[in-house]
Amino acid sequence: MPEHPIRDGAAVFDALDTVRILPLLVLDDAEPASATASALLAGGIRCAEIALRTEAAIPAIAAASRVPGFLVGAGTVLTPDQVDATVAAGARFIVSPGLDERVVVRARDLGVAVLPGVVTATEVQRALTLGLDRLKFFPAEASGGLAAITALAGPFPTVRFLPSGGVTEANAPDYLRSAAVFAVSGSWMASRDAIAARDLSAIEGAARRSAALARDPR
Ligand SMILES: O=C(O)C(=O)C[C@H](O)[C@H](O)COP(=O)(O)O
Repeated sequence: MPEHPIRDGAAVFDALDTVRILPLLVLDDAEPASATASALLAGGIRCAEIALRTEAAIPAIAAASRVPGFLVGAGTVLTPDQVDATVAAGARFIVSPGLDERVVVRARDLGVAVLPGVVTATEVQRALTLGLDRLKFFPAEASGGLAAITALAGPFPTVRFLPSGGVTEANAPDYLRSAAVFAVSGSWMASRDAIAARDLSAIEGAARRSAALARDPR
């Protein structure tokens, strides 16, 4: 387990620019973490964010980070200490529901990519001031969805968004057709229940369908 981070801050963006899907995983138990990562990989998705919403998150990040070819990040990261703990466990990028400058600075200090959540023009401006132009748009559906992203893209043409929150297999293509969206994120490919039930064939199938629609979001 690396005590210090791999300095590859762009790796997640390389992966997301290709696959355009970021699964969000919530695990109640770390045991299915590597099998879940392998199922996503088999379905064509090579990265995921494990949310720090359960006790199992850190050991799950450690387990998923050992799956060859899989890029694991930490989600729901709210504090600099959580950046330290998740990066030490193997997280190679950091995702937050909102924008906290301390989290951004710590992730940057450790050389890992950071994707803070924004909704408003004010938050986008704060992110730009911090030198960030790839931002999560959360909670996407509850905050105006694609119409809100399109409106923000007017004054902020250099910013690209990762909508998350209410994104599904049904509405993902709409988001993915937007030039202002670099990828979409959500839990629909590997739900908490599917992971807990070790329903690996369902996870692999949903990953395969989602990867296909991201390649050709008509
Ligand atoms: O807590 C975080 O850091 C998050 O990243 C929030 C998640 O992106 C959304 O909660 C996913 O929403 P659903 O796909 O609707 O389940």
